[in-house]
This record gives sequence, C-alpha cells and structure tokens, in this order.
Amino acid sequence: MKNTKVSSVGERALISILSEIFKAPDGREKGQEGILIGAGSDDCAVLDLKGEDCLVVTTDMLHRTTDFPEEMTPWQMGWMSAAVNLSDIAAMGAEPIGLVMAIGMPADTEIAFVEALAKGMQACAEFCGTTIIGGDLDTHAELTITGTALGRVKKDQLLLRRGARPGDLVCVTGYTGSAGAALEALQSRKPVSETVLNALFEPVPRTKEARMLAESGAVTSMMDTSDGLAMSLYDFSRQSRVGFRVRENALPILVEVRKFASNPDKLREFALYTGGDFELLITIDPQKIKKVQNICNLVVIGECTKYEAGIVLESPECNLITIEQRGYQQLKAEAVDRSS
Ligand SMILES: Nc1ncnc2c1ncn2[C@@H]1O[C@H](COP(=O)(O)OP(=O)(O)O)[C@@H](O)[C@H]1O
Ligand SMILES: Cc1ncc(C[n+]2csc(CCOP(=O)(O)OP(=O)(O)O)c2C)c(N)n1
Ligand SMILES: [Mg+2]
Repeated sequence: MKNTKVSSVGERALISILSEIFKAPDGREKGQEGILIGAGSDDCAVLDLKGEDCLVVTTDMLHRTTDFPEEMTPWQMGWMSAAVNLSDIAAMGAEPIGLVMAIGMPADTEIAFVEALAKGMQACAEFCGTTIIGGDLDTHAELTITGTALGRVKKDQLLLRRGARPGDLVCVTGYTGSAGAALEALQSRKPVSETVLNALFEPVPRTKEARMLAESGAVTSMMDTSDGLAMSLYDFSRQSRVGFRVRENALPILVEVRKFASNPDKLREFALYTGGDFELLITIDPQKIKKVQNICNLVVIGECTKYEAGIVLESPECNLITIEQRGYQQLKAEAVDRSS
C-alpha cells in the first residue's frame, strides 16, 4: 500500500483496512469482552451491557465545505449534524440516550452563529427524544462538527445489517432521491420546493419508525440509506450474503423529483446513487409483512435473492439491469470488491 493514496481506494476500502488493524489475529475485536459488533460492519458499534440491553455507539463528522451547501442556515447545519448520528442509532432499532457534539470553528465565528447551530442540534435531539449531553470546542480553519450518539436497545430487538435471507421483502421508509434532486437543483441554480430542499438540509432521523419496526419482530435486517440506496444494498449484501432484485416502478419518488429529473438516467442517479436521504432500508420476513404495513410510511421495493444473483434493478419493461456499487463516498470513491 506504499505510495497508494486514499483517494484511489475511497472510504469503503479504507474502512476495511482500518477494521483489520482494530481486530485481533483470530478475527475477533481487540480489547475486552463485551464487544458484540466492532469497527466496520454496521451503522453503530454494539456493546453488551450484561443485562437484557445493549449500548450502541456511532460517530460522524461534517464539514462546512463538503457537507453544508452555502444556502443552509446555521440552525440547519446544527440539525443535520445531530441527524446524521441519530439516523445511525435508528438504523440499529435503538432508542437514542444522548449526543456529544464537538465543534471546531474559526475564531472569528459570530456567537449568534454558534447559538443557532446549537439550537438546531438540540431541536433534532429533542425530536428524537434525547438531548445534547456534552461536547468540545476547538479552533479550526473550517467549521467541522463531530457528533457521537449513544443508544440503547434490548438484545432481542437489535437490528443489524446481517440477518436478511433470500425471499425476504425489501422495504424503504419515506422517499428516495429527494436529497439528490435538491443538491442538483442547488448546483444548477434551478428552483425546487422547500419539501425537496429540506430533504437535504433537514434530514429526519427515523427514530420512532425504527423503534416500532424493532418491536414488531418482523424485521430481519436494517440500515440507513445515508450513502444512497445502491451503496446500502451492497453493504447489506456483504453482511447478509444475499442478492437483491429491486423493482424500479416501486421506488417511492416524489412527483416533483420525477418531473425535475430531465431523463430516466438522471432519475436513477438521484434515487439510487446520490444519497443523503437518511431513510431506513429494511428486510422483512414475508410471513410477517402484515405486522409492519401500518406502523409507518413503508414501501416494498423488491426482494432478497441468493447472493450469486447479484444486485439488480427490474425496469418497468421487466429488463434486469445490474445496480452499480457506487454512492456517496468520502475520500473520492472508487468501487471496491463486494467480497472485501
Ligand atoms: N476511522 C474508523 N475507524 C474505525 N471504524 C470506522 C472508521 N470509519 C468508519 N468506521 C466504521 O465503518 C462503518 C461504516 O462507517 P460509515 O460509512 O461512516 O457509517 P455510516 O455511513 O453509517 O455513518 C461503521 O461501523 C464505522 O464505525
Ligand atoms: C455540499 C454537499 N454535498 C453533499 C451532501 C450530501 N451528504 C452529506 S453527508 C452525506 C451522506 C453521508 O453521511 P454519513 O453517513 O453521516 O457519512 P459517512 O459516515 O458515510 O461518512 C451526504 C449524501 C451535502 N449535504 N452537501
Ligand atoms: Mg449509517
């Protein structure tokens, strides 16, 4: 790996390299017992609390230039910084129990800006039934916010990326592609509604939905779609050893987003690859689908298949197209092998 730059492998491959370093030679997590899920395999790490509960932990960093479009208000930057972390807690089926927010900023930042930032963070935390319990302040060249979220879930309700089986139904909450359309609209200076813009600026963690899904006993695996539907399907596939067949016609996309996309390729780009929607991607035992149908806004988009069948999109004309392994990746993405 000497002389190879991180930009040539991308975030996913770098996570694999680091996760190996953090594992003991026998493949288990290094350190003390009680680590149920360690680095690199799920939305959160999972720690055994020795009773019937487990603790889930995640951290995510956002930067002014790469994550906050100029049109975002400081309140929205705060909301989003909390939301990206709380979405990972939701993805485990867990209830959030606290957020720690570290903020780095230039010394000439106005106090009013930091207050608005904090109010946005707190609003999102409260929406999810939790609060900010600490943080850190530092001088930094550009606004950088690193959140750490903690959550709790009963061991028998914990939902992992692992657990999907061939024949399970694949579902998503909310709409896909709205954040992607918003980003494109901002970049090309085209108008879109506040609903579409807010999908990007104020993503809503699916905390309540996640808890209801975890309690239903019908869900076999779950994660969030922060990096896009396609990338999430590949992450699922790697952990559960299943393939997927997704029906393009079934993808929940706002009418406005369909109209905004100038052609079917663009629409696929928003719905599958751009990311930023922070919805839940769920697999469900088909025998138990009735248990979840009415508990939240959920759409069946396809089914799990054998791993060897790959990850495919069934077009409205019933053609099968391979879904590509790409999405929102930090450190300049390039595809990594599905088995890695
Ligand atoms: N620097 C790192 N060291 C150890 N684990 C990491 C590192 N970066 C990411 N991970 C782990 O890789 C997995 C995926 O990370 P990431 O893509 O950031 O998740 P998400 O998109 O759900 O926030 C998680 O289990 C995360 O803890
Ligand atoms: C300028 C700009 N580009 C892109 C985005 C969209 N965006 C920001 S974070 C993110 C998804 C990744 O979020 P997260 O899961 O928190 O990051 P990861 O842990 O995967 O690094 C997306 C799609 C944005 N908000 N602003
Ligand atoms: Mg996640």
